[in-house]
Amino acid sequence: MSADRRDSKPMDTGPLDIALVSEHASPLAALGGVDAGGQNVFVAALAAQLGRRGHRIRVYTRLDDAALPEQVEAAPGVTVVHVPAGPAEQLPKDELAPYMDEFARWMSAQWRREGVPDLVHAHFWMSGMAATAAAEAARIPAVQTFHALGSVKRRHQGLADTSPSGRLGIEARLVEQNELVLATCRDEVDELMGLGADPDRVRIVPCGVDAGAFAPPVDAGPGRAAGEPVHLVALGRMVERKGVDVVVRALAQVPEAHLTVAGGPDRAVLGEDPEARRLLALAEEYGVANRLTLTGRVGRDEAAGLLASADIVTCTPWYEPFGIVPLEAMACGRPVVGSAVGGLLDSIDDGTTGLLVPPRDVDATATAIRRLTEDPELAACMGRAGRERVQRLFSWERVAELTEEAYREAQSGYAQSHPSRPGATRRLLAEHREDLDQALTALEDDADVLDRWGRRLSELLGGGGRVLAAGNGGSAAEAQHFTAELVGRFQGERRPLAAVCLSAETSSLTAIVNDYGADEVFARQVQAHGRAGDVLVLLSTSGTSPNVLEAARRARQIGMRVWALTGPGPNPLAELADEAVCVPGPSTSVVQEAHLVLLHALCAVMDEGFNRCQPGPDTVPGTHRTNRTNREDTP
Ligand SMILES: O=C(CO)[C@@H](O)[C@H](O)[C@H](O)[C@H](O)COP(=O)(O)O
Ligand SMILES: [Zn+2]
Repeated sequence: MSADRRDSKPMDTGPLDIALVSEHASPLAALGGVDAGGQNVFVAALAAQLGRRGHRIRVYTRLDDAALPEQVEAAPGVTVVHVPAGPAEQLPKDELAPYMDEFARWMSAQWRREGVPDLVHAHFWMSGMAATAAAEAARIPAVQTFHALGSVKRRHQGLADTSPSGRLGIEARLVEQNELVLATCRDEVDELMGLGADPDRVRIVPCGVDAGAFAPPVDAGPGRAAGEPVHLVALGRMVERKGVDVVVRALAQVPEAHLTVAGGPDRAVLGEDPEARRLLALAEEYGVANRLTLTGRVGRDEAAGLLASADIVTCTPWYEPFGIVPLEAMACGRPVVGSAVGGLLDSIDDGTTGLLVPPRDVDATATAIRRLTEDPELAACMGRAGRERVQRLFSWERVAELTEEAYREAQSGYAQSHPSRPGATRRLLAEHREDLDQALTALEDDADVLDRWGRRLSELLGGGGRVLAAGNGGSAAEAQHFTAELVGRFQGERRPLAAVCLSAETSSLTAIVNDYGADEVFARQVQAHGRAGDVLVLLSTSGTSPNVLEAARRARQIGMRVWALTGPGPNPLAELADEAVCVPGPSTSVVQEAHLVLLHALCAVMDEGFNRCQPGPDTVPGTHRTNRTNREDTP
């Protein structure tokens, strides 16, 4: 969306153009049902809901497979954009931070081509690095959801934390740079305060759950028969911090309970998993091994079925940024015994939808489980209250609604704190500097080609040969600029050289267009002026203009050498030419400007070679005026 449209649009109504950035977690993984983490699911569900609300959503995620198309329509109003930043292969997310500058640059260029969004919303700290950089250049507000904070991870995992060392500092900076930070729960708000967040710029938007996929069993039956074991279910990744060992130990105090632990590696390799082995050994030690089942990885449907079949769902992590399992359990109408940490403090209504216990407290956990097993009525009542709570507070519809409110607030907050938006020129200059810099940097590999061209030109022109140049529009002007440097002079004094710009020959051009057609304008002149061994320099940003292509063919027929300067390759002109330099610029103007830089470089190399071969003052009589004075140079 253009800056002008943004200015004229009321802040509080109308569809928004939103960029969601999720560098490692593609929503396509969640939609495709492939094994996906919480962030994939969150971004997919949020994008889909925002799209349904009429907004235009582009989700930017790293290209981690070269076979993926640049853009995929993922849902109505939702496009997933694959950003080439770093190798096009799956990498551990702890290795992605160095590619975030590249990510930001690519995204900025894409915005310029396809519309600058109204706002960018980053998910996870590394996405925030790219989003804030691109937002600053585009002068749009940025919003951040961390999903997990490095400070919390460091506190609980200590040396086992593999996050890059700069993470904590970057998160603190993001807290300051973003217009709003969206925390998923109150506990995260406290944590953000510790990072220096301004409470006025933090909003709570929780995670959601699909209460259609996670639902109570249709045939709930009469309930547990007397003497039947109480079925406890724990679901989650197989890591120590999930605290499943607490429930295993508690089993010893609840003899009628059986615990099923789902999640972790595939069942076939579960026996090699250190955490699985630890839990089994512990169960032996506590004499509860016959009441413990580990299933290994389960799909989403299987997980939903398992939760729905539980009498009680336990979720007892040491810490948990948000925790989706309690929501899924409540959606299935199950009471939850959970640790009083992180997001569980918000999702579980203690005493109403489940029971909160201190983390890593075996006795308290056993007592809570027993309270529910001994009072099935209470457990059922909590299950019903849990489903009602989830539908009221944690649906994806509500998450999208809260997010949209936050976007509107971020927009007006940003407008207030940036009252005097600098004019379009300043923004364009900043963007342009980046684009041109990138295009020229990419051309470093072509430096040898230019050197070779320069040396050949000095030989050719020194030996009485001739250069012809042509192009259309802006490229015509550059061709003319180039021949002027040769016929006149570039930097130092030397004799005039034979160079003709075919696009500057007005009478010939008009006559040829009139009599032979547009495609002939350069070709016929090539035939007239070109000799075998001469050079034809053709400029075209698209590399497809028919008159330029025809000139290249004609020149080759008469034994001329054809050099092309084009925009991004491959293109037909680059194919036809003897040699070509293709500028990978994002726009015509950047390509044209880079061409001029290249032509000046060519003149510089040419002059250098020319002066070496033909030292001393020129023998052709003539005078020239310096730029500043009328002093006459004697030849
Ligand atoms: O300068 C510009 C745009 O920046 C235009 O005049 C542009 O050169 C014209 O559209 C040309 O006709 C484009 O032709 P080409 O570069 O694709 O061969
Ligand atoms: Zn131009």
